[in-house]
Amino acid sequence: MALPKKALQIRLPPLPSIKDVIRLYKLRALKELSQNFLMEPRLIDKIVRAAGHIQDNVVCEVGPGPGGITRSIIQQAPRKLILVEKDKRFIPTLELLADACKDKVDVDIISGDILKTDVSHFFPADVKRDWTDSPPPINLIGNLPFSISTILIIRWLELISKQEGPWAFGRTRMTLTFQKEVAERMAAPMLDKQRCRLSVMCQNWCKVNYKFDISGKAFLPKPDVDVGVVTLTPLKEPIIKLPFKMVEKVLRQIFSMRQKYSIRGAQTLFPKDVCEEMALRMYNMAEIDPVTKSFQLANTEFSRLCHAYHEIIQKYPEFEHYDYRAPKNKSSEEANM
Ligand SMILES: C[S@@+](CC[C@H](N)C(=O)[O-])C[C@H]1O[C@@H](n2cnc3c(N)ncnc32)[C@H](O)[C@@H]1O
Repeated sequence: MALPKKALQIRLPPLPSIKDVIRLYKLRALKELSQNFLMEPRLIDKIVRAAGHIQDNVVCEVGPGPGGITRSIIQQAPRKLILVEKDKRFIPTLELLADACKDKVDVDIISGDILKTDVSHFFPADVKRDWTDSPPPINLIGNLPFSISTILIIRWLELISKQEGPWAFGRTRMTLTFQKEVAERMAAPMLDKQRCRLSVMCQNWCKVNYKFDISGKAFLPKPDVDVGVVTLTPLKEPIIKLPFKMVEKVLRQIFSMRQKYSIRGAQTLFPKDVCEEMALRMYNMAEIDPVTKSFQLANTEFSRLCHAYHEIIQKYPEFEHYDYRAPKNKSSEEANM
């Protein structure tokens, strides 16, 4: 029987503390880049531990900033570390770190925006796995800037749905921080008061694990809210096996009237003069009680509703691009014109 691999720890040479790095390099936190630095090594290590075994893996860290999490990742001896940081002021400190471990870890520093960077260009070809295999030895880790965290996860879910970017290499896992409320929404099960479109979207393509909270007090400067640490592992098969954009649209509309019955939201998928009839048809086809609120629906019930919508637009393709917010889209006749 193979013995479990002994955890290798890389010992970094003595380095100034993160507090001193911030002071020495005069790295005043910028609000526009949602810079809240995590100062406590114990919590930093806890985030990295939440990613599981990362020794010999390819790790990509989003927004390393002054490098607190980066140091903890390096100590776990990854094979390769890719750092994506938008704020150029941090690059010299990250270069110092890369230099301190250059014989042991291959570090790539990308001075750029994670929303515009395909980090998979930096992955070695041999870490690729089939989608149905265990996840590849790749981890995406980040104490994400609040300003982009929801946009980023939605964008990544779309890439997961298409098995593109980091997910062209298999079911790449993520360990990420979000505002506590956003993290709670991502993991919220049916009937939870936080249940929303983001919950169903995340759970449709990933297994979402809410790991733990971090008090806002642990950050410098202190944000107004606490933080939740979440891990996401792409599912072998999504629950709703339909294109991302269609699922996103149906869920957005169904959740658009939270206080009312969900069918009222579904009505906005169709032109005004047929909306009641079409939404009822959709609910009947899906065998869902129209007197149900959106947070009361299970992921499998959303799947049936999305498939019913898909079937309806196969029959009435003119409804596919209907957008109830567009002033011209008032009736099916206009939609037909
Ligand atoms: C919440 S701070 C975390 C800093 C550090 N990792 C820590 O935990 O102390 C977010 C970091 O993301 C960076 N950042 C903000 N927007 C970014 C973007 N679009 N792409 C890459 N990095 C970004 C910020 O400059 C900052 O360093």
